[in-house]
Amino acid sequence: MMSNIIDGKQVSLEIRDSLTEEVKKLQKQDIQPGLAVVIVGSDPASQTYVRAKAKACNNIGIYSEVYELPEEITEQQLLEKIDELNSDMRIHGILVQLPLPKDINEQAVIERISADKDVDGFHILNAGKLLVGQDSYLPCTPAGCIELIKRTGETLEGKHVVVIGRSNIVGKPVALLSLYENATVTICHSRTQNLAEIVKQGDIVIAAVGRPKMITADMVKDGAIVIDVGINRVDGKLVGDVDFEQVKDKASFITPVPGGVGPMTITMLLQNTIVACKKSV
Ligand SMILES: Nc1nc2c(c(=O)[nH]1)N[C@@H](CN(C=O)c1ccc(C(=O)N[C@@H](CCC(=O)O)C(=O)O)cc1)CN2
Repeated sequence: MMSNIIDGKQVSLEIRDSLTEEVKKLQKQDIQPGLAVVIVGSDPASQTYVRAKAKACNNIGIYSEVYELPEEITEQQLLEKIDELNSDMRIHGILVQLPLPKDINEQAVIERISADKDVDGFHILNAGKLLVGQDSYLPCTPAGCIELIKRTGETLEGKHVVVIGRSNIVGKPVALLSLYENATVTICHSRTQNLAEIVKQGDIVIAAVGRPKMITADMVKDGAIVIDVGINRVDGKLVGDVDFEQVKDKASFITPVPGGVGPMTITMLLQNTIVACKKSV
């Protein structure tokens, strides 16, 4: 089967065009959405993502502030910065770029962000709302995966979605979002037995494990939709969790890395920031 390659950059551009229009409408009412991005330390990949977020905001008219804090900052100092942003009226969305240095308690930092400004959707209140099916900020990467699947024209309803990975920021929420689309969901992880057999049952396979090229062609059913969330650097090159070259000939649709899910993560962040702004007025 020849697969269609899902162009995450193109889909992102289309969504960002409509978000630009929404921002223009808000600006006509003298309202401007604002996002604060906090980064601790100098991890080059994190710096790239933060710069991309600020640029994306700027391109569609969202006001943004980036706080680059030193690696040695204490957890208390970071919490104080978040308190400041929580009470800043210009700021509707706050995100702390992950991962944080080992000595800082990531969960404590996330919980300090006001749930109303938690545009990453990582706060326990938003995660809990998602679990019980209440309206909440959806985590950006999982929301991006679902959007990309829907834009293939295929429905998730009744399909068997196999998620590989059980992280709080991708695996678990993308499984829940698939469930809300009436899919039948299986979550696989490092202790799963007969992984290949289970993945092969997936009409839709979402790989979010962080292991380069782990999903090979023999593991994928003919005609499956394959969504690759992996961003692994191998010999200076970005590689997904899926062996793209092999699997592309079996899948009906497949996301590449780069240019698949990644750009959607930032687009969904922009969308959440606009929602946060609208909720605040
Ligand atoms: N606070 C958060 N931290 C992290 C998140 C997050 O959603 N919130 N996700 C990832 C990193 N991330 C956004 O922060 C992110 C990763 C990748 C991309 C992306 O566009 N990737 C490109 C390739 C870019 C490159 O060359 O490195 C692609 O896949 O095409 C955007 C955002 C962890 N931390």
